[in-house]
Amino acid sequence: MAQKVSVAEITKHASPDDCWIVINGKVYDLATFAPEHPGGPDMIYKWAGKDGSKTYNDYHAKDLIEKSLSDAEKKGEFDESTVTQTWIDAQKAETISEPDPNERPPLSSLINLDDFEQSFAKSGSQKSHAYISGASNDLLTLNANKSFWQKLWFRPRIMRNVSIVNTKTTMFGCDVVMPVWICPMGVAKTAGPEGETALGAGAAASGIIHCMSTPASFSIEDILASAPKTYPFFFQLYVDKQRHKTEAVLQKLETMDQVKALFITVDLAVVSKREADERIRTQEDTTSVYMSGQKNKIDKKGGGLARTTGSFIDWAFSWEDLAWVRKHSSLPIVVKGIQSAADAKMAMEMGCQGIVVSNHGGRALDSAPATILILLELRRDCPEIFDKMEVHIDGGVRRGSDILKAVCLGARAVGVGRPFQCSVAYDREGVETAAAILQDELETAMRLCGVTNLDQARGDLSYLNTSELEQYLPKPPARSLFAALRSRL
Ligand code: HEM
Ligand SMILES: Cc1cc2nc3c(=O)[nH]c(=O)nc-3n(C[C@H](O)[C@H](O)[C@H](O)COP(=O)(O)O)c2cc1C
Repeated sequence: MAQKVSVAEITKHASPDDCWIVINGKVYDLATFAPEHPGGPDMIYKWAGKDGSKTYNDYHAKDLIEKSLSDAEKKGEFDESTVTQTWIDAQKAETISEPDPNERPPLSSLINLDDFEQSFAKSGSQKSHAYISGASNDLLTLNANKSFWQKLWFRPRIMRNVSIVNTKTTMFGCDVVMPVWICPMGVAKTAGPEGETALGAGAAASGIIHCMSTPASFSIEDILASAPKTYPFFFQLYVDKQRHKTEAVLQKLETMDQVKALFITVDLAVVSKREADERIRTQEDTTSVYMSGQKNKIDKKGGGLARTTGSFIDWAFSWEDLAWVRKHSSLPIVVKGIQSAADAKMAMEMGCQGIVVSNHGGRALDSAPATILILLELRRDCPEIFDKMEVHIDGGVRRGSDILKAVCLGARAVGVGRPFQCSVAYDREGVETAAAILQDELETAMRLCGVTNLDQARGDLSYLNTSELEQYLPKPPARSLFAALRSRL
């Protein structure tokens, strides 16, 4: 890449069909790649014929572009000596608000997981905050996830010598210090420059596991390298409409000993409407033009990133396709996004090694049930599945006591999402602090409940009072109104 490329040359290639961009002092031809960009083509077209380094670096690891493009797409080095005032004026920064680090409270002042989200609301960019905190439509499921944990009450036992409590357990054969994994969340660089490497390093230092996401901001190799060489990770898979791409990912994972389980996300066949995300985009620079004079392609629905970024997900993916996944992967298969007893049983019958009861943190179907309700439904309608495979849960888990409640209902472990993503604003130290808070809260809840180790409490409903939640459960299949009506016909 020794050849120098001038400003005059670059500005000639400023349209979607002929799209050269400067990234970190190098010039790339992104015309072929842009339509396949997981962040949507508009993110790229916006910088056609310009310097897109700032936006690129906000979301991606420096070497990602070099690794992703062919030699033919690498056009040369940017010739700084040809810079003109017109070029400088054209490099207008994005209009989204910037984080204000002065607004960020010191890490030592954060004492629970909500504090991490609130800190990010103050100090993260508006756009990143909308993306991370956002959920579907009216946020019904988002809010229910959290508030329904609060409708499940303990029945503590006393005088049981709780001087020593043990929170250790295993997940898919991996030893962990507590039953917690960090949820897969796309583009963690939106929260802080270390992105998923902070999550990986923080998880390893805390003795828990990070499940990395398909649309991560760093490469799989970089994320694995953030932890000691033998430290375990999980991998979350979105199946691509172009199946050969997924096959290539699965093949790569086969060579990576650190990856111990494959979480296939199935609750997002289409990306839902995330209104905060859509609104931020429409408020943004909607009139920005390419050098060629074309308008930006924000459509009438708004400009939601989540919607464009998820367009590669294969909505035809179905139960039969698990056999295809099995053919290409020897990892334990975990179906993430189970929302009913019927589908939990299906996963068990298909021979899956695990499930995650999840509604994508309220980011998929709005009005989908709170996850704790689904876990209770599984306990009531298909208790046998807990012996046949690992049952995990995520969505609104914010307290150590929530973890204990999940375990008492039979869960192997819980996933925690947004608070960990927000903790990345404090780099890996933030992730470790969030994990330490959970660990401390879990130990306290166990002691006060009279539980000294998790195996003793797992699946033991005697520690819980579920009556407040039971009114929200669907009626068992045989007793439902429709079943009764049908039986009369
Ligand atoms: C050629 C190498 C590139 C690769 C492999 C790549 C990959 C990705 C991936 C995997 C995502 C995450 C999608 C998701 O949220 O689900 C993403 C998002 C994004 N990318 Fe890229 N990208 C590349 C180049 C670029 C360039 C050149 C720019 C801009 C100049 C850019 C800007 C963005 C933005 C703004 C997002 C959206 C982040 C969000 O969801 O908030 N990318 N990209
Ligand atoms: C910013 C963000 C990005 C996410 N990206 C993904 C993803 O790429 N893959 C996935 O399976 N789930 C994704 N999720 C869902 C999480 O894995 C998890 O199910 C959810 O966040 C749990 O709820 P909680 O945030 O209330 O803890 C994402 C969630 C958030 C908040």
